[in-house]
Amino acid sequence: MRKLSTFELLTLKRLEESRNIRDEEFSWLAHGIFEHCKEGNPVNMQTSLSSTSMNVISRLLFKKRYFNTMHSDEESEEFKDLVKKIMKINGVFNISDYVPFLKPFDFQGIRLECNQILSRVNRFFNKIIQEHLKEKMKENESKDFIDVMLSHPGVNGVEDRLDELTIKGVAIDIFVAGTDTIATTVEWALVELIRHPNVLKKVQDELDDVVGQERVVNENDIPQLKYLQAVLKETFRLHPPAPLLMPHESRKACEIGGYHIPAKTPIFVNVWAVHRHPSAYENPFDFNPERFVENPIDVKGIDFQLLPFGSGRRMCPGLNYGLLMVQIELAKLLHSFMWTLPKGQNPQDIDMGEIFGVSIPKKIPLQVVANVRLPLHLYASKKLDAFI
Ligand code: HEM
Repeated sequence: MRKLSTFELLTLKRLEESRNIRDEEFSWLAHGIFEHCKEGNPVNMQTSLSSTSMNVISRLLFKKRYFNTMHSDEESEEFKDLVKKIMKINGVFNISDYVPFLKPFDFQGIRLECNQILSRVNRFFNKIIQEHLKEKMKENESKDFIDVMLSHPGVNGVEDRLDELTIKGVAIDIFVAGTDTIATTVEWALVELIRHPNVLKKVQDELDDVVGQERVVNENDIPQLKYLQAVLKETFRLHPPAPLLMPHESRKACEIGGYHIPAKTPIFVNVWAVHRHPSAYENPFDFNPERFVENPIDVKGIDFQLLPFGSGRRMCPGLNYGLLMVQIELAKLLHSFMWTLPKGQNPQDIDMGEIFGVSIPKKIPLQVVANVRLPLHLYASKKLDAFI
């Protein structure tokens, strides 16, 4: 499964091919916020960002978008609920993992809930796979990830094609791993920027220098947006979307810091704590992107003091997707809008509480008012004829 994600699906070629999806969805996000905030109403950024991430990933996977950026229908709510439930159950502390003789009893009802979720996931993906098998792809139409997996010859050729269980597993893995991570990071970045107006101004000044105000920002601008990149590194440091990474296991016995770790021990790497450790960072609790300016520390798994994507063999295979998505989405939001809190609220009063699980989203969703900072025609929505 891992090889399939890394070498067939989340490749640089497919990243480039899917640029129009990101372009359209992020334009829709800006358009939706523009429409919503016209009258001065605050927008719930958690809902908007999460819907947008889900649309991007579901279009990559099976060319469908379920979420209208500002509104949702019943089917999309069901799907979103499924993803949320999977995220939640992934993060639950399961006592039977540590006291194996309790396994048969399912005291916490985790197995029961997993089975219920699984049958809903099965129902959903059976339909998608059947639709893909029925519909012949049009010439010149780009392949989605389900197409790629269905046409994959398997390890030993035609007789060994990928089975449906593997396809469903990879699809749900990518969905879960690629949606909340993006939405959570961008929401936390916005929160920190609203709490630090001097940083917000600096990053918007950079956008105006690089992009100007006569066009919208695009992916080619990203390499020049050095301060924006520093802001995101600082956001990843304080709010890593996967604070304990995924569960790992020691392959053989080893010794770390004087502790003996037997083979096959479950390992959780607490990057949240590493990122806030005073031996790694000065004033580690302060949000200070300047620490990453002219600093070679990167998020690519080489610098152990900053590991939001993990490191080594099991590190995030969607790193290039993830990084580009948070960069362009945040750039678009900051370039397009001035951000203020609803009347009567003070940036320093924003609740910084987190929900702790596989990811750590903000406990109370960010509500903000967005005011335009570009010419009005730049907020027009890109056409999504295929989906309307
Ligand atoms: C801000 C964005 C993201 C962050 C911070 C992030 C972080 C991570 C982390 C920490 C892991 C576990 C690594 C480990 O345990 O060592 C992981 C796994 C994974 N990520 Fe990401 N990720 C992001 C976006 C994405 C995206 C956009 C995709 C796909 C489009 C993706 C696909 C995956 C997959 C499939 C795995 C599981 C790999 C496995 O089963 O071994 N991620 N990610």
